[in-house]
Order: sequence, then C-alpha cells, then structure tokens
Amino acid sequence: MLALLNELHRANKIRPLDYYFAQLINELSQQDDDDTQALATFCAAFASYELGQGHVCFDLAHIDKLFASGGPLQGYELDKLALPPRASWPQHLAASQVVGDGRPMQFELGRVYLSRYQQFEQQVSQRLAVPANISNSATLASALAELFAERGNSNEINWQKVAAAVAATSPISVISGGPGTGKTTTVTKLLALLIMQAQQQEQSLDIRLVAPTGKAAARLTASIGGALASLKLSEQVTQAIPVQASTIHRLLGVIPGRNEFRHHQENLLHLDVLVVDEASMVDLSLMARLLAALPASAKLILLGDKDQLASVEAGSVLGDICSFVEQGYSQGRAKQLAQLTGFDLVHHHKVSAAPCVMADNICQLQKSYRFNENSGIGFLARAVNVGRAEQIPPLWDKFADIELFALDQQEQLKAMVLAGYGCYLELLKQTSATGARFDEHVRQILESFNRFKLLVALREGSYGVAGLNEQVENWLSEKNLISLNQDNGPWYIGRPVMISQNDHQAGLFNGDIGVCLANESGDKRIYFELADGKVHHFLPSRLPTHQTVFAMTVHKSQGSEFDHTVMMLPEAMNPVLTRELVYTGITRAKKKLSLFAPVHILNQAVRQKTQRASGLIERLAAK
Ligand SMILES: Nc1ncnc2c1ncn2[C@@H]1O[C@H](COP(=O)(O)OP(=O)(O)OP(=O)(O)O)[C@@H](O)[C@H]1O
Repeated sequence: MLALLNELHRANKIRPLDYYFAQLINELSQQDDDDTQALATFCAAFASYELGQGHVCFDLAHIDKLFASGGPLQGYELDKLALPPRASWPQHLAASQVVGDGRPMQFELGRVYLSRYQQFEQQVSQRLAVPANISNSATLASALAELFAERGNSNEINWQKVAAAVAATSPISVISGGPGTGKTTTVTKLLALLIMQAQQQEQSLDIRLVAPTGKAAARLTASIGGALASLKLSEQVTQAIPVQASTIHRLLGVIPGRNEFRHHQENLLHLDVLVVDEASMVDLSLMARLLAALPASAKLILLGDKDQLASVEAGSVLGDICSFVEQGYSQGRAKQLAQLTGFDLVHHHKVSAAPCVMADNICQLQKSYRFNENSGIGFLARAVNVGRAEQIPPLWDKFADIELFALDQQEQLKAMVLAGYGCYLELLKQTSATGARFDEHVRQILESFNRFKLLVALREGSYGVAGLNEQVENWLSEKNLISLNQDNGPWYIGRPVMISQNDHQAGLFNGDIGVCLANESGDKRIYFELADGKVHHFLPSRLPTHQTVFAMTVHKSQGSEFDHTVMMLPEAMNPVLTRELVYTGITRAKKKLSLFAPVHILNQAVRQKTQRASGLIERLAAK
C-alpha cells in the first residue's frame, strides 16, 4: 500500500502531507493484521487528501469519485488494490489499532475522520443545537411590531421580522440570505430590540460584531453604520450598538507563532451577544474554536449566504446548518413565531412533522431589496442558484445590467479595463493634498479602485490571476496611465496589491488591498484603509506577502462587492468551476456584471454543485 501511495505522491496526485501521514499510520498499525494495516494506511492517505479538498472526512460511500476522471486514483481499480474486500472494511477499521477514541483516526457512519475533525464536528453540533425558548411573549410581539412596521401587503410574510423573532428567542440562530436581503438591517433592528429589553431591566449588553476577514469586517462596520443612519432608533439605543467590527481571529486573540487562541473553553470570551457576518467563510475548525470560547449565557447570531462558496479550509458549516431550512419549523415553533410576528406561518410555510432543534433556529430571508424585478443580476443569480442553466440565455438580451462576451472579445475587455481602472489612476494624478486632506484623497483613490474589479476562477493560466494582471498592466501602460519602466522595479505609482498573509504586528491581513502612491515628500508608500477606518501606509519592503490585484480570484472576492464586476471563466472545465463559484462571482456585482465565458463552460459550472463530505447534518438532525 505504501508503495502505491508513494507512486501517487511522486506523480503529484496526492500531497506529500497525505503520503507522510499514511506512512506514520502504517508504522503505528504494525500490530494490526496485514489487511487491516493496508486499509488503515489507505484510509489515512485519503482522509488527509480529502481534508485538503475541503471535505471534513473521507466518506467511503463516495469512494468512486477518487477513481473517476481527474481523481487521484484515475486509471486504478479498487478491486485490484491490495485491500481486503469492500464489505469487510467496517470490521477491519473497527479492529484497527489506529482507529477509535484516543487514536489518530475515527470511523463513524461510513466516514473516516482524522480524530481532531470528528471532535470539531461533535463540538459544533453539540454547541449549535440549543433549543429555542418557545414561550409566547406579548411584550416581544409589540416590540417587533414597532421595529418592523408593516408597509404595503401585510399578508406577505416579512421574513426579516420572522428572522428577528427567531434570533430574539434562540440562544444560537442563523439568518441566511442572498445579497441585499437585509441581513444587516435585520440584525441592527434585532440588536436594538435586545438593548431595549436589557435597558428595561437596567442591564447593559456587551455586543461584538465580527467577520472572518479584515475586508468583511470593514464592510460590516460600514453597513452597520449605514443601517444605524437609516433607522430611527433612540439615541440611547444607538449608542449601545457597536459601530466597529473586528475579525474572528482578533476577537479570539491570536498568539503569534501558535496554532491556538487566547480565548478557549477555559478562558471564555466576555460578551453577551456575538454577531458573525459572512459565516459561509468560517471553516469547521474555526467554528469549533469560536463556539468553545463562547460563554453558555451568550447569544450568537450567524449571518451569511448559504449559497456562496464554502470556506477555503475544510467544512461547509453554514451550508450544512441551512440545509434544515427545507425542513420547516416545528409545529410549536411555527405557532409561536405566528404569535410574535402576526404572520400565518402554520399554513403558509412548511411545518415539519419531525421537529429538529436546528430547523427552529434558522431563518432564510427571501426578498432582495437591492435586486428588484428590473435587475438582471438578481435574475441571473437566482437561475444559477437553482442550477437552471437553460433559463440563462434569454436574460442577456432582456436586461441592461448583465452582458455576456466570448473569451476572445479582448477589445471589449480592454475598453472596460481602461474605463474601470482609468478613474482611480486619473484621480491619483491630481495634485495631492496635504495632511488630513491627503488621507481623504487616498480614501477616494481606494474607493474608486474598489468600484471595478476583474474576477477570475483560477490562479494560473492566461485567464488566471497572473496572466490577466500582466495583460491589464500592459494595457494601462500603453495609455500612459501607469509607468512600467525598469527603474520603478515592481513598484510603479498606482500599483494595487492584495495582502496574502496575515501580519498581526503590522496590522495587515490576508485580503487587505492597498495602492502604491507617492507620499507628501514624493516617496513611494503603500496606502491601505484598514478595519479601524483609518488610512495607514507602509514601506514597500515592509509588506507581508502580496500580489498585484487588478484581477483577483472569486474566492478572494468573498466579503467584497463592486459596482461593476467583470468575471472570466476559462476555456476548459476545471474542478473549481462550480455553481457556488459562479453565484459568488455574480453577486459581487452591485450595478453591472460583464461575464467573459464560453457558454458551455458556464452551463457545466452551473450544474456542478459542491458537495462537501461531512457528518454535521446527520449530527444536527439527531438533536
Ligand atoms: N425591509 C426593507 N425595506 C426597504 N429597504 C430595505 C429593507 N431591508 C433592507 N433594505 C435596504 O436594502 C439594502 C440592503 O440591506 P442590507 O445591507 O441590510 O442587506 P444585506 O443582506 O446585509 O446585504 P449584503 O449583501 O450587502 O450583505 C439597504 O440599502 C437597506 O436599506
């Protein structure tokens, strides 16, 4: 077995890490009989391989995909590998020295886990599935009525009000919704409600707002500020709502050089209410650590879009939790929510015959206030989301805010790039201001740069990040918008960069975007607007790892939005091209989306729904 795994590792079919882990397991299972040892070694390599692919475990029910085209075992046959008969695997794994409690691997419900990940899954399911308080409360009903005053058709269910009612009565709740469905607005009203309840009892609440990345935290800060400005809340309530969001890592307290946080189950966080935005980006391990550090008395509200790309690291926690939306509320919960909101949820919504704790703690917002019936972006996002590729073609002609181009329509792309990036480059040529006005000038430049973005699916290749960045630089240089001469080295004025590594000391995080500008003395510095809302500058030599960012991957664009988004899909199919990737890219566009893609690739990607192996749904269903 090790010889086969070594062959796969040398052919780059599995990672060195997968092979070395299998080697270790092979040594540790020497006491097992030969068949069991071979199977344990095989399972170790592929449990590790699957983690690298984002799966929490190696699901034996889906072993065939390893042998399929593009899989690491393509060209091999399961029956011909030196493994015991398939039907005997559970017995072998149960008997192995390396499988079980206190051992490196676990086997449960047909899934092989690295033990740590099984523990994460158990911790997350135990901590998430806290029953809602389903008693009725006339005070809560009237507070909700005041905050969500009905306008228009009051028979139509106002899901924002239902979401607030769910979150007000659940220790742990999830509000999912597509772009512009009012997640921030709803949570701001909910916080106002919780603050009013606490103030009536002469208590104060320690509320924290967090997001997985610095960029997403900065956006949450801005959108909470926007929601506060548009809602007419009393001064006393407004004052008690935090306006500054931070990253989850900062909240938990990163210890430099160590893979643990300052806050954990023995050193709990001090807070009463925690709001986590962009929860789809939170992987299983981070979710487990966050939940472990959360005091039992605290209220947790997870906000996110279940249809977006899952986290970069293993797991699809938000997607797994939100699969319970389909189930509907339990009878008791539907009745309570009807009493609290005035909407007939019992008859107008699915009610589950088999109640489940998680289903009672979720609300899916349904209506987008950003994308109305005239929005092609909204229609396109919905068609992609339900995998209806055949609904897409008529949309291109019908709506002005979406357009489709072939990949070789380079002149059109060039014109968009010059118009999109020309604005901030013109702006930075204007006579620079000084002092505080200089900061304002920088802010305008960064804002202008962030209005337009090129998104790609892949890192490599001519339609990947590197190839496109080079192409854009050449186009901008041809028009003298940037100066790419040798003396500048990589740092020409106007070069935009994205940080790709956290540097806690510098306060720069993966995903932060800055632009190279001349400071007041004419020296080159890279300017960033960071999560604290202030403009910071750095010497080029002091930046952590970074890349030019005229083009970025859809993965990196999560948590950001751009007025005009140009997305490119490559000429050949690739496993990263999925429905979630296309949906995430489309929904980064606020006002206009231009898609450069071969139609057959778009169609195939839309039909390719990501399935991440995990046992979380089954664990939650059992609660
Ligand atoms: N019930 C409502 N009636 C009218 N406008 C609303 C309503 N709810 C939200 N909006 C408006 O819709 C826009 C989007 O709302 P909000 O920012 O709360 O949504 P979101 O789901 O957090 O969006 P994002 O996709 O940016 O995360 C805002 O301009 C907000 O004022």
